[in-house]
Amino acid sequence: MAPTYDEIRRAPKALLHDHLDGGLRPATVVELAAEIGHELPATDPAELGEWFTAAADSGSLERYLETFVHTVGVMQTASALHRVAAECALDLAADGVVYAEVRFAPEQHLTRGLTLPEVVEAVLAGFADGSAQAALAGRPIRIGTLLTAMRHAARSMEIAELSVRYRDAGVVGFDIAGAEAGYPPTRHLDAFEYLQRENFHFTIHAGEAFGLPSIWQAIQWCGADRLGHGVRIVDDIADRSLGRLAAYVRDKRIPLELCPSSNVQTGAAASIADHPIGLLRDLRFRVTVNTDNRLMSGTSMTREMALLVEAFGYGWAELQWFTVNAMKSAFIPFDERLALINEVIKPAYAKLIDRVDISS
Ligand SMILES: O=c1[nH]cnc2c1ncn2[C@H]1C[C@H](O)[C@@H](CO)O1
Ligand SMILES: [Zn+2]
Repeated sequence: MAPTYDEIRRAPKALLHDHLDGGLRPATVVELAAEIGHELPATDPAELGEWFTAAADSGSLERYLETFVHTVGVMQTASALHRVAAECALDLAADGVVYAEVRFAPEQHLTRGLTLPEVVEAVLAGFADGSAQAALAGRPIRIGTLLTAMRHAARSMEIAELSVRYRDAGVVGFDIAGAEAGYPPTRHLDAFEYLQRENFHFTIHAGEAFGLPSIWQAIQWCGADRLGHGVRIVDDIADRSLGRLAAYVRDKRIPLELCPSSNVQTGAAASIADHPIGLLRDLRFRVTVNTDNRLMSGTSMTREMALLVEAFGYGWAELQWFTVNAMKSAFIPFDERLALINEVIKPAYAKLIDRVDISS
């Protein structure tokens, strides 16, 4: 008996790669845009949602990223950032996510006069509010914030320092994102070296729209703890035989933040069934499943897992493995990760696995 959509929604899930500005509710985009006079391609929420998924279905990361002008554009005040963050916490919790790391780029939210600290504080307060409301509704969720620097820009050191400044207030890591080709991770080496000296954590978007050199730099030059996507590591695997870089990534248990639907939209994979996640799981890489941008992909953690169940025939054991992998790879302290694994995730999946065994 394959896990059903509704069962997957109720099972606890952990999410490491989700963009705050890629997960707004369409109705919220419409309302916030009306408040500030931002022009949208559609003003009916359902139509706007469809516009986002269709426009993001472009086969190129660069064109996919163009759609963010309409989300970032309406996230320029403290109240808008607070609302979007609170709704993000509520939506993830309603989807059964018990732990999430949500990222955004503070430097993109300054056009109406906010300062970088004001941006971060508004988002942290929104996550706190949304999480508190979710807990009251019986859906507890823990959210860690990642601050992203845009790889084409030149503010990574400033954003790295901002991340460290807010490390005890909810910021658990750092990232770089944006167009990959032409903007190698080593452009930001000073920021990564600073973060290492500060004993801080970071992931790097690498191996999504560009291949092995990007992954190699992210790990061997910059010292990334995890790979955002990293899906092109398959370019170093032939007939299940691993090249030096792929072997290093697997041996060191470097987590891959795989985002199946997003990869199909940007052309990194031809379809879900063709997505390298099947091979990478078989070869026991530290694979995690993620949403990337729920609005642009019209997706959720439940939907990503359901798509994998459908395409690869996965059952509860595999879904638990992805979830525990994500929790093991999270940037919060070890004891807190262990508590979520042992007290929340494993007991819930044990019941689901038992039930399937009895009925089959
Ligand atoms: O999948 C992605 N690859 C590279 N950059 C991305 C991806 N998804 C979102 N972004 C960019 C666009 C957002 O404005 C920014 C910060 O969340 O990160
Ligand atoms: Zn991403």
